Amino acid sequence: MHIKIGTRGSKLALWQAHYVEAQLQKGGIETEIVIIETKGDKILNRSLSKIGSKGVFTQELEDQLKNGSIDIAVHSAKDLQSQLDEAFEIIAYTEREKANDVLVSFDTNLSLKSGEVFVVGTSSTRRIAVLKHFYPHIQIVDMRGNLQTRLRKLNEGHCNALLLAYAGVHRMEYDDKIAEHLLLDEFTPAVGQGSVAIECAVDLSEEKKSILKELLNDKHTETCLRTERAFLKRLQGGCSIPVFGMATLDGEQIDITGGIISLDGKELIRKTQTGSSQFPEELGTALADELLEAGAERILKEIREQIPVR
Ligand SMILES: NCc1[nH]cc(CCC(=O)O)c1CC(=O)O
Repeated sequence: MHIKIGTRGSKLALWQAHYVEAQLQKGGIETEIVIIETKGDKILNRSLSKIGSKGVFTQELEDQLKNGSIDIAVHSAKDLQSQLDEAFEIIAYTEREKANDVLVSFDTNLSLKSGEVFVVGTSSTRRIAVLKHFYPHIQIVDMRGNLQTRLRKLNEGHCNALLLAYAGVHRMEYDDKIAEHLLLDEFTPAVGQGSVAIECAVDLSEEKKSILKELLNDKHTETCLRTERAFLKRLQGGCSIPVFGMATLDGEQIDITGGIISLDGKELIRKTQTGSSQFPEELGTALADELLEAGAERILKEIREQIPVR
């Protein structure tokens, strides 16, 4: 069997594609990697929340899935919108890396907790709002681009540190620049952070689908991510909305903590629910409903008025 793997061309995306490729090859599958440029890769001079359309990192990959020029598209799970078009499905989630955020700097003595004033580069609305909430003394500069670009800007002195996902930093082998691992209770990760999602067209052959599932899917991660993604879907949070959520699985029990924070960091709602691993979607949806009733509805509305509709 031969599988064509579609991916973006950034170093992190290629790491993910090669990781998937290695697992397929171990299973005796022939592979080919096809690099596809997306709108999110092309438009670098505007913040993501202002590009203002769904799937900035996924649209072009889905076009190629649809016309059959690739069999699967490899994504960072957190970049994949919670509501897929009905022509597509997620066939596998790879085993999740540690999901926390980290502070990255050439000065590894830096700490958010020290009270020292310094400049942090990030463009994530979630990270900006959480910084404002817990660490109001920190100055923030908007910083987009792939990891290498951000590291270069850090090196050039645009900021003193970056706030990034541990998973990406580790995969790019920048571990020696990690100044601090941030607390999951404060910087609860974005839904899906740390896992790689494999998307295919629903009409891909059943033969290919079953092999892909067998070789790539991590059951444990799948249960957690299905919970998180149902949560995100109910809140209709795109990647520019500061919604966060993380599920863990212990035996048959799922715990999910999720919430929302206003863009200025002033209002933070965060809740936890527990449920059975038999019903991940129900649990994620129930947590979202609890949040909506507790004020998330109003916060979301205010955020949507401040950020272009997605
Ligand atoms: N939005 C960009 C993006 N998509 C996935 C990762 C990191 C790796 C991952 O979560 O799988 C990153 C960079 C970051 O947030 O630091």
